Amino acid sequence: MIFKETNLAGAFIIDLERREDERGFFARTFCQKEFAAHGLKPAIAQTNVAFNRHRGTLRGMHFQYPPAAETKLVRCTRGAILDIIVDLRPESRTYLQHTAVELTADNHRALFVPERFAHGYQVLEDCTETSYQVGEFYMPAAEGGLRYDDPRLGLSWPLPVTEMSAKDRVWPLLEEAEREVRLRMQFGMIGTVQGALL
Ligand SMILES: Cc1cn([C@H]2C[C@H](O)[C@@H](COP(=O)(O)OP(=O)(O)O[C@H]3O[C@@H](C)C(=O)[C@@H](O)[C@H]3O)O2)c(=O)[nH]c1=O
Repeated sequence: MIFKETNLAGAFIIDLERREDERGFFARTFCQKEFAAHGLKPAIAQTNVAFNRHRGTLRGMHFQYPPAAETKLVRCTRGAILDIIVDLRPESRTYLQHTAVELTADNHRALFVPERFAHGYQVLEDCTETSYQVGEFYMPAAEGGLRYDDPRLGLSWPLPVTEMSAKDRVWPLLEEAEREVRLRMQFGMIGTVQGALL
């Protein structure tokens, strides 16, 4: 795998190192040792798939608060998406900055999202499927979100939004939620342990 750190510390674009032959190619998509060597937490609690019927569909911006904060390793296995992540680590010098990466079935690119980031994506082609490994179990009580069109985040999406969940329409604006987000995203108070609320 080829690891390239983005402008946000700890967030990596991961490209395949293809071994080509007459049949096509072979490539590793995950390796505990390689991830750990790049300082990335290699835990996998769940692997999820999401299918999106329509171009323009938007999912996000989602996160789980510590101690259930998740890492995510996101890829697009059919079609194409624009994936955006926002740094919500209050101590980070890139707090509230974002990065956008196009993930497609053809480019086989993956994005590693560290804990305490908001994550979302817009679907660029009909019938697009995403697949992602998550480092922590799904805990609805720890779930949080921000609006995809929050002016403080300044995210640009390439297409008009066609479909979005009812939940995603009503996430608070950062203006209302920042105090809680900053407080609950603080580093070091409580560790993350898979499945256990400490
Ligand atoms: C995320 C998730 C959802 N669910 C359930 C809740 C609900 O009934 C249904 C659909 O959930 P959602 O509407 O939250 O699905 P979705 O909007 O696709 O949520 C996902 O969005 C992207 C952007 C992410 O970053 C993911 O971590 C996740 O939050 O599936 C689970 O059972 N396990 C899970 O891990």
